[in-house]
Amino acid sequence: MDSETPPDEVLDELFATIQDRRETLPADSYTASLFTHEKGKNAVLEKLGEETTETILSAKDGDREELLAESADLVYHLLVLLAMEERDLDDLRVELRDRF
Ligand SMILES: N=c1c2ncn([C@@H]3O[C@H](COP(=O)(O)OP(=O)(O)OP(=O)(O)O)[C@@H](O)[C@H]3O)c2ncn1[C@@H]1O[C@H](COP(=O)(O)O)[C@@H](O)[C@H]1O
Repeated sequence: MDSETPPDEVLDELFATIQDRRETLPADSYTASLFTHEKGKNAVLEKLGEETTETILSAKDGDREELLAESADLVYHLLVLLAMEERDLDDLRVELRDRF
C-alpha cells in the first residue's frame, strides 16, 4: 500500500496486505508475527482489548488526533482477527448492509 491509494480503497488494500502476510509470513512483518505468535489467537485478542481501551480513553480526554490514531490501530487489529477467523471485508459489508 502507498500514500497514493485513494482513501476509499484503503481498507480493501490493507485487508489484501494482511491476507498476503498471512500466506507469505515475512520475517520482518508485525502482521505475520500475529499469525505465528506463541499465544495464538490470544495475541491479537489482547491487542484488540488494549486498542479499544486506548480508543475510549482518547475520546474521554477529548483528544481527537489520538482518537483517530487509536481507531486506526483498533480497525487494523480487527481486520487481522477477521482474517485469522477466515472472514473477510465482504462478510463484514454484508453483515452491516443486512442491518439497513
Ligand atoms: N496498519 C497497520 C498497523 N496499525 C498498527 N500496527 C502495529 O500495531 C502495533 C500497535 O501496538 P502498540 O500501539 O501497543 O505499540 P507497540 O508498543 O509498538 O506494540 P507492542 O510492542 O505491544 O506489540 C504496533 O506495532 C504497530 O506498528 C500496524 N502494523 C501494520 N499495519 C499495516 O499492515 C500492513 C502490513 O504491515 P507489516 O505487517 O508491518 O508488513 C501495512 O500496510 C501496514 O501499514
